[in-house]
Amino acid sequence: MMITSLQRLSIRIQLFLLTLAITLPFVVMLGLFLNHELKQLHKEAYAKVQIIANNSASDIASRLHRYQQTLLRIASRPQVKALDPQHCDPLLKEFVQLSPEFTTLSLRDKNAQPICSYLSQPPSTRQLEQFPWFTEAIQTQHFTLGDADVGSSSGRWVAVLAQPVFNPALGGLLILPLDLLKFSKDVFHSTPAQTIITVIDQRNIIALHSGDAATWIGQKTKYTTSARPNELSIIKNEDGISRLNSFATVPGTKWRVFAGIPEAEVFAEYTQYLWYSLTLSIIFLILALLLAWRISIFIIQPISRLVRTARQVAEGDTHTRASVDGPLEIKAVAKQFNGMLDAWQHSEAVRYDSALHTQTILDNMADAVITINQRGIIESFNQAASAIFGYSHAEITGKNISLLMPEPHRSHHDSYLQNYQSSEARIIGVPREVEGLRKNGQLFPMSLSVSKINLTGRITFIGLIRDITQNRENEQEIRRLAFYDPLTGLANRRLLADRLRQAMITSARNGQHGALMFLDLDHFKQLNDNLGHDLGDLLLQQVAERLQNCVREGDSVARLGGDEFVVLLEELSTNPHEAVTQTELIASKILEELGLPYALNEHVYSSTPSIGIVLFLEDLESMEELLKKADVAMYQAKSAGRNTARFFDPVMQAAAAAHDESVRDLRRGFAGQEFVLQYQVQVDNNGEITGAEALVRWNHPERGLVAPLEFIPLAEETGIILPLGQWVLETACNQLHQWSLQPLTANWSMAVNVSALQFTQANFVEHVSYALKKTGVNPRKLKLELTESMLIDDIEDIIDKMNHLKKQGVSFSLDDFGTGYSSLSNLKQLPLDQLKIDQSFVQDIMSDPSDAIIARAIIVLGHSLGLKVIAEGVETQEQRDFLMVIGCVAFQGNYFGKPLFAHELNMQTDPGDAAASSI
Ligand SMILES: Nc1nc2c(ncn2[C@@H]2O[C@@H]3COP(=O)(O)O[C@H]4[C@@H](O)[C@H](n5cnc6c(=O)[nH]c(N)nc65)O[C@@H]4COP(=O)(O)O[C@H]3[C@H]2O)c(=O)[nH]1
Repeated sequence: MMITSLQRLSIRIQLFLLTLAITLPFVVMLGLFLNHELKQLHKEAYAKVQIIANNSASDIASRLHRYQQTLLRIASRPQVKALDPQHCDPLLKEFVQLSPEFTTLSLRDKNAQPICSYLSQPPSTRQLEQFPWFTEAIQTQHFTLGDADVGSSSGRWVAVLAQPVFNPALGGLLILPLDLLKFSKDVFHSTPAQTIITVIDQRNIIALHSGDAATWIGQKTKYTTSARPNELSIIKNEDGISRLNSFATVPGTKWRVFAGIPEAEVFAEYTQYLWYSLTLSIIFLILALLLAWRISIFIIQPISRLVRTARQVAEGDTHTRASVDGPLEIKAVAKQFNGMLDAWQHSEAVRYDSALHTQTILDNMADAVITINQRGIIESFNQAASAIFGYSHAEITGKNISLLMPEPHRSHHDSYLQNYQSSEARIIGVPREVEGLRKNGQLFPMSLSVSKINLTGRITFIGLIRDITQNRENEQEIRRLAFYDPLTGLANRRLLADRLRQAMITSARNGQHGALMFLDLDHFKQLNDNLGHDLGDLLLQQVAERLQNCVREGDSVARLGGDEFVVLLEELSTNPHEAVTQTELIASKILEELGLPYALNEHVYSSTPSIGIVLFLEDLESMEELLKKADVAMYQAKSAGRNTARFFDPVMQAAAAAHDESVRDLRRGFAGQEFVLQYQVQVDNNGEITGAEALVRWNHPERGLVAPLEFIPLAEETGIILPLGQWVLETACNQLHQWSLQPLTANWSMAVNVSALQFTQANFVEHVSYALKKTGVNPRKLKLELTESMLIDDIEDIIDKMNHLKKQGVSFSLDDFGTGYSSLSNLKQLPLDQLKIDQSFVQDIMSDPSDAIIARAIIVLGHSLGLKVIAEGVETQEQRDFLMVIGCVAFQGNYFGKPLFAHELNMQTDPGDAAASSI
């Protein structure tokens, strides 16, 4: 309790109290010691004054006794005893003269009548018998001392000494008035000045006085009334000075002697000591308090500075620091305080950075971040929120969040907030899609995620809002792209699959047939190539429109890509024949509609479709199977001359399956590096080998060496010809390089077949250059064989590519010449080097005159165009000879050598060097 109270006091007061607590016991001890000393002093003083009183009393008594003895002697004188006035003793006079302290000496009878008086003064006329001393002396017949009184004859203060005269008959008294003034001087002549001895009679009248006796004798004293012998007291004497008094009774009398020594004198040393002590104590106390005060300053000043610094910090001056001074502990506190400030400032800086970081993130976020309090009042609103809702931070802060909500949410918002607070588990942190209201009144979809935080007991809701308008639009666009063909707006494959699935379910439920029509446009590729893709697209859009006009509302039209369309007919008859009829009707309508001319910008274009149809009932097949069947049927329609419709035929289906299997096998074979090259020599008219033609074979694991005509068309159809052709080119060049290193084959050239697809590749020239560079062969030794069929395409592009390669030294041969339809004008434009007479003309050249004529014509044509001519497929000497006769000087055929692998060919040409040069 006391400690608690102390704790409330300031350090200064506590220090003062501590100082007092330390000094007070010393002061108390000093006081006790002084008190003890005082008592001792008192005792000693009282003893001393008592001695003075006793001595004075004894002295007076002895003097009185002497006077009594004298009076006795006088009384015993016969003249006195006789009490005869006539014969008065002369001794009386003598005695009085010798003793100036007596005013007179008289003798009186028992009736107080004067008998003798040898007076220096006339005898008193007063009635002495009225004085007690008289009566007492008469009655007791003893020496009696009277009280102080003014002598009637002397007028001076006297005390009567009465000595009975031993005359039994007459009685009588010898009366001797003692001059008290003189007696006082005698008795007290050696009394110290400041010591007062007062002798009082039984009436408390001062009889003797050691001081100013003339003044005091006869005065009544106040202090004597209750005084008893040996009783000590401090009395203020008549002179006003306090004295220590004691008294003693004068033996044999009723007089009392009061002795007094000045208190000041007695206690002078003590008082001085007391004053010293007090002064020292006070000085000590003051010094101690000053020290405490100084210490308190030492302590309080740095604390005050510390408090001041803390206040400055609290007011925002975070850079101020406490001065590190004062006592060690406070220094340590100041140091710690500064350290704490540094740490706090650092953490503030970190927090500021973090807040800035967060704010920057918030400001740069694409999402709106809005914080509200428990009442729904907006407390913060980031830039994205302003951008989304259209309100500035200043105009929305402090407003209710319901402002950003459309009705009815706005009215219900308070209950929403309740929900956030009560059933938060369901709502907090779960993103929801709701509608927002912009400042301009526009509604928009938004994703809202609310979190709740408890900031020092204050609940804040943070809303993370994303404007998902674009998302919605994107979703719609994605849905459109996902399910619709962007060019025609028709359903795409995905949506078709969905609708077909539905149609199959319906068919399974009601037993009605459905039909899937697969159609493509005849010669669409040509339109695209000749008139451009834009017109091609225009055609597709018009076809889509016409197709939609041909079907009922419940039917679907889809585009799978390119010029491939699918029509899905639903709810046909349950009877298969009727269903076929119904389908045929619609197919006819489609053929008719699509066969009408199209206006493609300024072009009028005619197109026809080929339609493959498959009927379905229930959901027994997948869409892919149905589509495949319809596809097969469509090829049937194409095979049947196009512009017609065909229902699915299972035989064709099998062919299609085989085709698919071949494609798979081809892909696998290429991936498995199953292709190899054989080389067939080309000779001149002397039979000298001038080079060879590279011929690809498929070294099939099951089928053995497969001839190119069995897989090249498939490779072209599937595009595998592109990597395969490049492989052939590089492998052949590599072999050419090998030959260039051998003297016998060093001049050989290499003919490589190039398919149309390869040649139309945009970067065909680069591919050839790459193969040349990679193998390092002389380009002049490379001869690329083109087929006539490829010359119908973009002739400009072909010429351009040929020229590029020719510049490098590469030569060109036109393969199978005579079987195609190459126009002469085309032929003249092409930078060809050689024409190759197709082996079909060579084969029957000896038996069929027309072949011979054609062969001759080709040779003449070639020569007229400045081209070399080579005949292929030469099997016999006759054929070679005939060809030579008609002007052919280059040959290729089994007659000169069948196609061989490189090592076989090397063995033939130079058996000794075969091993070294084989690849
Ligand atoms: N009956 C008979 N035939 C002979 C005679 N001399 C040569 N042949 C055959 O005639 C074809 C000549 O090749 P091609 O006209 O370019 O005709 C080639 C060529 O158009 C194509 N081809 C071959 N290799 C490739 C290639 O690497 N790329 C491309 N794109 N096509 C190639 O495949 C076609 C067929 O090639 P092959 O089956 O190897 O058939 C070769 C060859 O074996 C003979 O005396 N009698």
